[in-house]
Amino acid sequence: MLELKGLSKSFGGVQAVRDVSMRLAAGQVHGLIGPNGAGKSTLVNLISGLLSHSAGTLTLDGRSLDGMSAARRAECGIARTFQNLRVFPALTVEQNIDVARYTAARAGRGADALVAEAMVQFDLDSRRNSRADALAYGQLRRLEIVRALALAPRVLMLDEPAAGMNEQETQALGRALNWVRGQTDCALLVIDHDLKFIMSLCERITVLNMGAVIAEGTPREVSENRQVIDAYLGEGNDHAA
Ligand SMILES: Nc1ncnc2c1ncn2[C@@H]1O[C@H](COP(=O)(O)OP(=O)(O)OP(=O)(O)O)[C@@H](O)[C@H]1O
Repeated sequence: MLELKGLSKSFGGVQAVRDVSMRLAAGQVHGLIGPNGAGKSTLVNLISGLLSHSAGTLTLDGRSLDGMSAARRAECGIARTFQNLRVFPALTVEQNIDVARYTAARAGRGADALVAEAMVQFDLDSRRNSRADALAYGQLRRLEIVRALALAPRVLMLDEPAAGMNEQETQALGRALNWVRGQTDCALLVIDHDLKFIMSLCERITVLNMGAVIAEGTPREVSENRQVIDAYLGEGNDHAA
């Protein structure tokens, strides 16, 4: 459904994304991993339209997204969360979610039933009237995900959703994301450095290094790939097997 062909992006002399081709399929959870500076967040910014690519093409269900603004892509159902949280601090949980509801409604879509249940699954139900700036860090991360779900997304990209979470919170997040997988047919793209989390959640994984794809496959295939071990996993990594 979402297809990237030969996508590239340079910042001055730094080629952050090089000739990346990949497909995100409906109903599939796809992991994106790689060392710091590999180009993961830049790729998400290119897909969501915060950055424009310097070469390549991007299509959603065969329709070109090239040159389309980030706002228009959101209306088309491309949703994302940010590595550095971007909620509206002075708005309540419910009001933050309403912002996305409004965008979805403008595009003739809605996800009210999904969001109502997501509030429970992501353990935010009791905080719906709290201002975002009163929430704990893990709750803010979960709010970003529920807000993205309110877009009724076709593609949902999560940039380091488990960052800063303890193991218990990470496990709860994994369960909630598995619930999302069962409820929607959106394509999920998940970036994270917690390999245990990624390997257990994702059906397919793409590995970036220095802006380029060095491997793509099942968690087992990528964890056994020599180039991936050399560039990222290292020998004796607990999550490699
Ligand atoms: N706005 C920008 N201007 C200049 N260089 C940038 C910009 N954004 C990213 N870069 C560079 O592009 C490269 C890829 O960065 P990016 O943030 O996409 O990597 P990443 O894989 O998400 O890293 P991390 O795991 O640390 O978040 C890096 O060399 C980074 O310094």
